[in-house]
Amino acid sequence: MILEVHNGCFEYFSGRPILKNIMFHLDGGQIMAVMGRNGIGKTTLIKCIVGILPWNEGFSMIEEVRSQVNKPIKGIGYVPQAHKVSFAYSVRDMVVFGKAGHQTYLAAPGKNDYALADDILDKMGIYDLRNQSCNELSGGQLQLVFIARALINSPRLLVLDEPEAHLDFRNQIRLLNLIKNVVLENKIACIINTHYPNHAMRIADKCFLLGEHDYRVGCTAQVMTEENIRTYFGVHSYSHQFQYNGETITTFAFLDEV
Ligand SMILES: Nc1ncnc2c1ncn2[C@@H]1O[C@H](COP(=O)(O)OP(=O)(O)OP(=O)(O)O)[C@@H](O)[C@H]1O
Repeated sequence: MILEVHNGCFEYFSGRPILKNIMFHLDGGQIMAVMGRNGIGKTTLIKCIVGILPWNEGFSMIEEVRSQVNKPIKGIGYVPQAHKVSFAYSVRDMVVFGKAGHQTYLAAPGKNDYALADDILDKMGIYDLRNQSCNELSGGQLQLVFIARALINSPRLLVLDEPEAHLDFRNQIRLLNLIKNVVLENKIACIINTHYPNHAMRIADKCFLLGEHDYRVGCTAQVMTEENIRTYFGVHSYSHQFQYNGETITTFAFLDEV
């Protein structure tokens, strides 16, 4: 087991709980999609898991190590929601400086670090951007660079907050395939916060559906259903299955508000 969350409870303001009695676990090689309405608490859940926010009750353990606030656990690669900020670094430097131990100018990265960064950038299809300044990138390109930066440390738990938000269709599919491959090849665990049920169906083994009063967690196909979309999002939907490359693909069409 890579991640365990045991009885996690969190509130920003006393008496207004956002997360109640959260329990789940993730094994190596598994991806879990976190879904729910805007403002329901998905980012808060992720921040509690990685130790940016303190659980009020309960705890999360990553490979047997209990997370503590302000004490980053080795082995987590966390990529927050994309914000367009100014970085004077080149793409390669941005990725390489993400490597633990190279965050200061005193610990200059070596040839091997740059070779690793190039390899990751190549796998992500953004090798051609390597010498470009991060200031010159689009929001989607910058998001991919941040994911490359998280991967350079070979995390055991990769946590991605809406990684596909700014990507075009091609890059969305490319990113989903990359996440799936990285997770399976390295037997790591991954949490992806997404607003796309089709993406959850495509790559996630588990789905965590967060509601106002409760949550559902389990096998994606059992959690991501028309009924749960109606209950947790207030939307009528229609799901359709077809075969592609020997795989059963499920897609949802969203019809109307309840
Ligand atoms: N630092 C904070 N202090 C107080 N309340 C906060 C804070 N951050 C978030 N909230 C509130 O907590 C709730 C959950 O926010 P969160 O960002 O976790 O939602 P989310 O499900 O990730 O939303 P979205 O899908 O829109 O990104 C919201 O009502 C939000 O306003």
